[in-house]
Amino acid sequence: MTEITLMSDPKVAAVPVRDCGEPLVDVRGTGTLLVDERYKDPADAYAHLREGVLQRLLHAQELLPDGLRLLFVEGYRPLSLQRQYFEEYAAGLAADNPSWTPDQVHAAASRFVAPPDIAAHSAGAAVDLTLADADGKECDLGTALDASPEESAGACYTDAPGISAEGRVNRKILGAALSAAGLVNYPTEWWHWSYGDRYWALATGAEHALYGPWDVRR
Ligand SMILES: C[C@@H](N)C(=O)N[C@H](C)C(=O)O
Ligand SMILES: [Zn+2]
Repeated sequence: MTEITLMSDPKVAAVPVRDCGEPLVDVRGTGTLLVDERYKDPADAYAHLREGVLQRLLHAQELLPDGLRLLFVEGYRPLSLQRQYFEEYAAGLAADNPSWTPDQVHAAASRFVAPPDIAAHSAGAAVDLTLADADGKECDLGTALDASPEESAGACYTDAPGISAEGRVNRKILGAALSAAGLVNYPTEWWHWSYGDRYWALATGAEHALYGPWDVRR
């Protein structure tokens, strides 16, 4: 198994960002993506992505076998919410593991929530998504989307052993389409994919990220 680079790795934060200024767009405007409302917020921030990320998602959907569609769950996440998620999860880990140093807590937290300074969701560059069948029913991907490493006993890791055969096949199908469309997976979360952010740049060898933190009031 290849070693996983966590988002807390200083190599990620060291990637320069040259934001191309592309706007956030509402993914519901295309009419072709299934959009789940479990993370709906008053401003509908969750349904937004940078234009180039959305175009790649639509391309990935075309690459899926007949009868399968992407089920979009969460895109843009304001920085304040990212910070809240990170701090809450890190506080829980620290409480459950009193012998850990702050650095250990930070690294462990980054398996499941990105440190706010490098967060791809807050750049409109990341998407949490899964597969649905022709009736729009969510497919088995081996764990619930957003099951933490603790809740899933590690089965949320994309290459985790011991998940259902159907979940394994569906993870492969999802991964093949999204990778072919140019997105990169975070290997600790089968549902998290990004394009143009720092993690993507490090994984693909790009000289810089295309998208940095984005303020919706721009
Ligand atoms: C919290 C989870 N849904 C998620 O999005 N995790 C990634 C790593 C993130 O926060 O960017
Ligand atoms: Zn995500």
